[in-house]
Amino acid sequence: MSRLPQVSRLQGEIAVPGSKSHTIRALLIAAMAGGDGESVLLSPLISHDTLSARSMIEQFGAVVTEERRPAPASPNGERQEVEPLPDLLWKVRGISPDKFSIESDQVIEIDVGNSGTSLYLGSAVAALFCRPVRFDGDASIRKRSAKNLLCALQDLGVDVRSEGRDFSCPYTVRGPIRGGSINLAAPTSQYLSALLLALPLTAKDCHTEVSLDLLNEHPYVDITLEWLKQQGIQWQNEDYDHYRIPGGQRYRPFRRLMPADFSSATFFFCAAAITGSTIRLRGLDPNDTQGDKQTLDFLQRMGCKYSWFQGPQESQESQGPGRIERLAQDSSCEEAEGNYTLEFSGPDKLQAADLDLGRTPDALPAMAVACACAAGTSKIYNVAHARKKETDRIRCMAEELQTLGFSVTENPDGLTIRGDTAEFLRAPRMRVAHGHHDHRLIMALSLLNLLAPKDPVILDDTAYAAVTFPGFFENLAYLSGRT
Ligand SMILES: O=C(O)C1=C[C@@H](OP(=O)(O)O)[C@@H](O)[C@H](O)C1
Ligand SMILES: C=C(OP(=O)(O)O)C(=O)O
Repeated sequence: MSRLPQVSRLQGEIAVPGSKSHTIRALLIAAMAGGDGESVLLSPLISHDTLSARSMIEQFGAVVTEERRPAPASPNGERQEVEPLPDLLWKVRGISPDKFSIESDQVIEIDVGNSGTSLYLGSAVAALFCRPVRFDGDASIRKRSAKNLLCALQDLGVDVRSEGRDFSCPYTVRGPIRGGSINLAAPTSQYLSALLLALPLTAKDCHTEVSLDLLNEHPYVDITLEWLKQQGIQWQNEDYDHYRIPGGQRYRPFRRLMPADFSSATFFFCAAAITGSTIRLRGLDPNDTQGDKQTLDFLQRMGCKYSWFQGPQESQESQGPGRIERLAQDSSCEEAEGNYTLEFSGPDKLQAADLDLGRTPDALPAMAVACACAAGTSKIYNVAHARKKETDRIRCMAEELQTLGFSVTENPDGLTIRGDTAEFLRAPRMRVAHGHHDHRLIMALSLLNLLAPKDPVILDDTAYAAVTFPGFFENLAYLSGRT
């Protein structure tokens, strides 16, 4: 257990790490783009989840090397050193195409750790191999069923053996995946993203029709479709619920900057919102497909303000620790289009709101904390799928906030939260909260320490923040003026 940073006002500028969703898709596409040069991922997210995805594609046969990106040029033309965390790039030499068709009984073993995205997206890619690929992960992954995805793969000719309960890990898939016509119930959009990524590589004469029964999180599908478009992959869709994907296509090596992660940035938006502070965040791209940029609109409805600037807004000295210097600061380079800074301000008094989180399930923990600190009663709704993540995030957030003195009701599809910090602030007892080994719960609950400088929440499992955001606590401490 560790004590977390505590303050009441934030200020300064930090860089937000790369997007998890983009980095994992980039790794898989780069792996499938074998035989034709190498791909370059600039500023990938380097966290437990993306390292799991990286080691998965290495097990598949891709070769990944890491390099430090050159520091941006200073105004007088000298290269500047970037400390303490250098910005990195990953070079990926993909799997040579003939490797997919080698028949073998030798099992490829994959450990996805805590990463659902690696598991689901990777399972469909694994089904392109004519040899068994066995997936396993940590205790949380073992509780997350892959049933509808695995049944869809079976319908497309893949041999599936599950050792877990209800098609959860460990399980083994053995391709090759063929074309066909399937109905997919997609309680998670990741099942659809998985098929969309793998099906273009089925044999030339294959053609797959996918009809959807259920889909909540369109933005994640948009991220996948945008990658396919950039790759020149052909598909047809009618709205979000029917897709036709011809086989016999190929991915090509690419070079691309990974935009920063709006889901990670949401913790800092909420931190500024509950403390009435103004902060600046670099690396986010307002034109990116990530759905979690909608959290800006949620918080605007609650009284926050934000504006976008192009280019860095602060001098080198006042930038945060754990920063990731993006080459975009060098306006001569090709990645300069990602060069935005967001200024975000919380109001004196945050107001309650009713929020439909259907498209942004990952934002639930942070938004629940913001609602708990807002005047009035808020409702977070249409997000029952948040129960099927690393934890049942609706139940866990309700329980933890209640224990800390907030008035929260758990609903089947969300939470009703009476925004009142009085009990929390009055509590004379030592505040203890549990992170349930869930990175987003941990980062969200830690924000409450910004309100209780003298009596901080003691939170366990804080190391889990590194699942998607290594350096989270250092950045929070920096903005709090504690480093
Ligand atoms: O495709 C993706 O990159 C993701 C999809 C979402 O999952 P669901 O579709 O299950 O909501 C999200 O929770 C996850 O963190 C990342
Ligand atoms: C649900 C999440 O991730 P995943 O599904 O990749 O485990 C998350 O990052 O909040």
